[in-house]
Amino acid sequence: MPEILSFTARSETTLKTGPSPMPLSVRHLAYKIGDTPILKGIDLDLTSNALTVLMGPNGAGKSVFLRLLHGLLTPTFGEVHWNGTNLTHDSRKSQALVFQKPVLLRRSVKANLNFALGLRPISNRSERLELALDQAGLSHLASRPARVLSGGEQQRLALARALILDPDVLMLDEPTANLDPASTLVIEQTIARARRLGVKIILVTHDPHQARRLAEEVVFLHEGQIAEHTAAKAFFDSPHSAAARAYLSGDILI
Ligand SMILES: Nc1ncnc2c1ncn2[C@@H]1O[C@H](COP(=O)(O)OP(=O)(O)OP(=O)(O)O)[C@@H](O)[C@H]1O
Repeated sequence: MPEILSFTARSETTLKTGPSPMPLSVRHLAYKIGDTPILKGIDLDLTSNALTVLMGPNGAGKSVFLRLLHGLLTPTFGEVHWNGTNLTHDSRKSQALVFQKPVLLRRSVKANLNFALGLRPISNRSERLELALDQAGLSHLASRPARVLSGGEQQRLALARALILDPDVLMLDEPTANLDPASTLVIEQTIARARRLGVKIILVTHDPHQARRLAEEVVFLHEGQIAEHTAAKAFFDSPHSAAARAYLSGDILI
């Protein structure tokens, strides 16, 4: 991490300053499954200093896109560059991806966090662990098996685990889709805190209220292509693409 040493050590006043680097550059990105084109030549530049919300109708290709950005899928064509270079094993370590359905180890809450901490040689493990439990509101459940947690608790754990190693980039795929308002609030507060501390966030959501609360810019994906990439306020006040207007007004797009 350049300016920010650790998530636990970060303070709310320790913000990234100075010029805004270009963390993500996507060129001509295409992805096919069999003969079916899913993504059809995407060009996109994202800077590090805005929380990006990725929206679009069901089947638009948002999840596939996130997986390509994180290197879980290999493009059929085109390139993904983070900070000017191809995604490598090392650069993936500075990213975290949180799924709609939390993927957790069949171990205790604490062990899930400890597992992540064990992936890197770091000194202040117990401090980080305690702070992560506290920030996720899970201290009282530290010894409980992760599999018996409620959906909201599981997602809070998944997010805490994603953040415990101070990623530069956090991508989230509909992280609050099945959560009640209280858990959604905790997740949103955690995302907003990470954003304030300088983590680049790319969030997929269908919830326009959530998008309005969190987004600084919106990328709107439609039929495997970017139909719009604009500041959040402009997107919600006056989307320029017919597809985004239809999506926001609740018309079904196929
Ligand atoms: N493994 C797969 N095999 C076949 N088709 C797939 C596979 N994964 C994704 N697809 C197809 O790719 C398209 C894009 O899927 P993706 O999950 O990225 O959409 P999405 O925009 O995230 O949708 P949603 O909002 O419903 O989550 C869909 O038509 C989906 O059926």
